[in-house]
Amino acid sequence: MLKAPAESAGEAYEREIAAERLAKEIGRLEGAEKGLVFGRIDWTDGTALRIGRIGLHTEEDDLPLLVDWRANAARPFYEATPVHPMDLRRRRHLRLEERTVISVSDELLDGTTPTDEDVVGDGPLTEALSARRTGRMHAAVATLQAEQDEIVRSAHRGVTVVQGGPGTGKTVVALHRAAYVLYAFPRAAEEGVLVVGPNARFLDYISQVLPSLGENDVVLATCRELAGVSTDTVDPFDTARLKGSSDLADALAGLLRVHQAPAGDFTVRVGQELVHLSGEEVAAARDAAVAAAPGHNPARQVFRELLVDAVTDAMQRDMGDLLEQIDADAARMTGMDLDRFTGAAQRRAEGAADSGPVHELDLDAIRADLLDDDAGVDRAVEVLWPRLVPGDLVKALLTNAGALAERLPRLTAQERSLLLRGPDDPWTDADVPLLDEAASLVDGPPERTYGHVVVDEAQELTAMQWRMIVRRCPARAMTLVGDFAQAGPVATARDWKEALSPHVGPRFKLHNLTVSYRTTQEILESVRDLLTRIAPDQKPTRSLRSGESPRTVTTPPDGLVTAVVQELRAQSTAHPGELLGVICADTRVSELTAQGIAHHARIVPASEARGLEFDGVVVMNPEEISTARPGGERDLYVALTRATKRLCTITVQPA
Ligand SMILES: Nc1ncnc2c1ncn2[C@@H]1O[C@H](COP(=O)(O)OP(=O)(O)OP(=O)(O)O)[C@@H](O)[C@H]1O
Repeated sequence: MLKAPAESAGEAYEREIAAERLAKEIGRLEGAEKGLVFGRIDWTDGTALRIGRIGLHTEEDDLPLLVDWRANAARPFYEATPVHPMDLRRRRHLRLEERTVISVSDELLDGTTPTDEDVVGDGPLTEALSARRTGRMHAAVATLQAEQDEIVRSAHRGVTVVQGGPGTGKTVVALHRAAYVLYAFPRAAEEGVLVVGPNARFLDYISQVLPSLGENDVVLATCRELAGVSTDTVDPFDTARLKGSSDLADALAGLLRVHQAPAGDFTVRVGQELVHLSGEEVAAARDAAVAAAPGHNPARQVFRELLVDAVTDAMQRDMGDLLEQIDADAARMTGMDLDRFTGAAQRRAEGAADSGPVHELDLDAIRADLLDDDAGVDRAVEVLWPRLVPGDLVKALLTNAGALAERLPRLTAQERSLLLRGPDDPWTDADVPLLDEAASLVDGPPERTYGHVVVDEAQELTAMQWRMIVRRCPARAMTLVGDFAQAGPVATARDWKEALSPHVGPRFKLHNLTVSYRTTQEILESVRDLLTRIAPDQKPTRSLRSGESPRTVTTPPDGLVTAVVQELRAQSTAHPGELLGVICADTRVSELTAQGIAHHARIVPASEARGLEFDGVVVMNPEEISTARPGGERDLYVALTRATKRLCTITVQPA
């Protein structure tokens, strides 16, 4: 297409657009090729439908060859049960490698006995769950379970919240929901779908799921990436938590108002004249400018115009006063009422070059001049409404003990001292939402917004991070998944209500997932006491799988690293090809890396283990993980629930 000659610039442009569209379509088809057809449903009347990652039609007569899993026609594949067969006789799962069918498994739903054509065997879910982990999440589109499918396909367009214990498929639901939104809600699809995750490691883990569902246009980002701020520095937890509070948003907004014509009267020099504006006049201009344009800098021009209006009004008023004064003085000196002799119209004509009323006409010209370019007005705007830089606003708050005390009166002096930073200190992770907040105050709402936003591990977000995410979703159409029992030390909310009520009040739909598809029953039982301690109200999850009991190895303190290395070696020999992870306190990462075990196992700091999974997991020194940072028991809970098959904990013998 690009080789074809273009007659004109317009034609060349159209050609580019068409080529881009085709390239996108190729990408979609290639992405969906893996496991293209995974299901088939046969109705009792003998007709059948094939279900795949995308829909395909015959070229000539546009007959459906393959139905997109998100289409309404595909619903029975996910919803039919032997109790409610929805007129289906059979549900078939197919597994493909490239274009070769490697396994077929049927479920008969209408109670008939299998024929030679039916292949009734191990369930495809069991097969999917016992497959080896690869370090990347796969789509679960072929085996989406009814409780998951109901959320994925929900017609609800507002805020959908999904909670559930570890491994209940929250991430699966979130990503398939993103794909469903793109398919079923064209408006949201047009405005774009954003998936927010806690860190780069997690985004990498889930990065293949949507492309494999034929969706390449979803934006995956961390908060840091959304704000476009790069930083490697993190604050201590106490500081980060404080910076996560929405009080900081109020503080920044309060600080901004100092730069927006703060209360009081003001004198503007116009040429040789001093024009005095009252406090009310300045405030009226300020309020109107704030209302007219979101963002301090965009409102600056509006304020300038309103200020010029106020100045010309004041000049008119002053001139009127002056003329009256002259009349009064003249009357006093001559003992005559001048108005009676000359009339107002005549008096105006005396001072005017044109025939119009003198002060009004001149004032129009003056107004135009002032608006155009005037040093006095410029100076006034510079004082009353200076142009700002978002980072400077944050610095003005955090580098100034006085500003902190004034703007954050609810904090203790000690808390405020945790927030205080030097002017040249690098920005930290917890500063990112503050910078984003400041950017929205100073420059207005973000340019890039989305029609639907999906947030995974949403329990991790601070109030300030919620603000930056909600800001990017004007329609408030969101899918939020998380588990507060897994919340890290910086998270500021304890439940969904607390997290969401500032943004949507009570208007969110809460769903619970109850079945764990990752963690075995044995592992879940081993963490039950821990769960009761960290989240007493949470109902325990039920698991579909059972397996080996978790093991504990105890070592003397100086044998810890050796024990970890030995365990990893033993596991990788006993279970070649399985994905192993070792989860340790963050401070242990470099020590473990130095052991050269990276080819046996992925080394994961406990703070970054959320959402990940492995076939086998070795948890190094649980006591250390649970005391490394505040809420460390929740980190430990996360670490202990990452394995699909086996879990070994290496603990240190008490002295
Ligand atoms: N319907 C399903 N079919 C096949 N596999 C599934 C299904 N649902 C979940 N899984 C698998 O179970 C594992 C856990 O799912 P997922 O990561 O979505 O759980 P989660 O609730 O997000 O867990 P966590 O709270 O630990 O982040 C994954 O390997 C996922 O592929």
